[in-house]
Amino acid sequence: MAGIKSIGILTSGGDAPGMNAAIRAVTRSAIFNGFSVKGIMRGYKGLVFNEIVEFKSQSVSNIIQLGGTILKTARSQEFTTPEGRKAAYDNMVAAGIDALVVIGGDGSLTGAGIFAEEFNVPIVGLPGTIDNDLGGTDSTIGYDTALNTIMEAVDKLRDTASSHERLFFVEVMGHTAGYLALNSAIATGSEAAIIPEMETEVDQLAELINHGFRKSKNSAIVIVAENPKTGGATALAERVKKEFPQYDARVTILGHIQRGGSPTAVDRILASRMGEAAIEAILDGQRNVMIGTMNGKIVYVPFAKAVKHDKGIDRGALDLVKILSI
Ligand SMILES: Nc1ncnc2c1ncn2[C@@H]1O[C@H](COP(=O)(O)OP(=O)(O)O)[C@@H](O)[C@H]1O
Ligand SMILES: O=P(O)(O)OC[C@H]1O[C@](O)(COP(=O)(O)O)[C@@H](O)[C@@H]1O
Ligand SMILES: [Mg+2]
Repeated sequence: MAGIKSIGILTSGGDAPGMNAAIRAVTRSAIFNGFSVKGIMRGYKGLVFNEIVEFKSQSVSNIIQLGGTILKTARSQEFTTPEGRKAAYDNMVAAGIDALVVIGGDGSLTGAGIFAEEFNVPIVGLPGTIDNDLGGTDSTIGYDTALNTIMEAVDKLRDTASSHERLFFVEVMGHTAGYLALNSAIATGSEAAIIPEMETEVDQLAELINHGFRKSKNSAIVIVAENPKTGGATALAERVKKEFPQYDARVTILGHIQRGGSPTAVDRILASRMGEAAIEAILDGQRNVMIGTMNGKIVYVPFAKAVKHDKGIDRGALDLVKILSI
């Protein structure tokens, strides 16, 4: 796009495997197309506090296979204030940055939308979060790797669950979304997934125990999406102790292990395609859109739609867990 010479890139919010592959793709595609690139450290914090470094092609060598983010990431309270964003804008202008590529989750893209509007800054977003909780894209960068990490962990827990004939509640991340829980339940042959999207509709634990939980089986794994409102897996296990004492229940909270590790091929490819598409979008005059993929094709998603995460939950997938665990 005319007038854009220098592109700033940052990662923000929770780290996700594949962010480095995305940084690499954005940097190399930008340089390939004649832009200069600036790396902004620690997400919006680095814009507010002026931590900006020159990026060359070699700056992103040998990182495609690494989890985390070489740009570091942070959650910046300062950027949520008008004064913080003004400081960010001033630093950006002083560094000669004309457009931004923001790699992050719903919070980061909400911030990007506000910043873009306030200061008329062209921004392209990339969905970087293990939670898959962004609208307009089939998958986010990091989601596949996290699913695989959960799958490996649950496969191990299955040994103990079946040997000791226990009921395991395995808590996975997801913020307020149940994608990780639901799809890891399918991948591990778990007996149920308890997800926030269904919380107001049914008592998922009672349903599981009374109807779904196999009478013929004496061990089970239930994947529970984290849920600060209800207390997640810990609260469910407490309920079992009181209401269904015949079951020997245990809780495993997988925690931040789900965010780390080398990205899968799926995430590396997704990040590479999306990173290149971000530069194509800038060249095409697009602004304030997130790059998504729908049915394998790159799409541009306005920030407002992306952060709504209105993809909904796939009822068919919930049914599948039930059908396959009889
Ligand atoms: N409403 C907002 N206004 C301005 N900045 C925001 C807003 N929401 C989030 N941000 C910025 O984005 C950062 C990352 O958001 P967060 O929700 O923590 O992570 P994620 O992007 O992974 O969802 C926040 O620390 C903040 O700096
Ligand atoms: O690492 P923290 O700050 O405890 O945050 C935990 C949250 O971050 C996540 O791992 C990732 O969420 P984001 O990608 O939106 O930051 C959530 O699943 C979880 O709720
Ligand atoms: Mg988020």
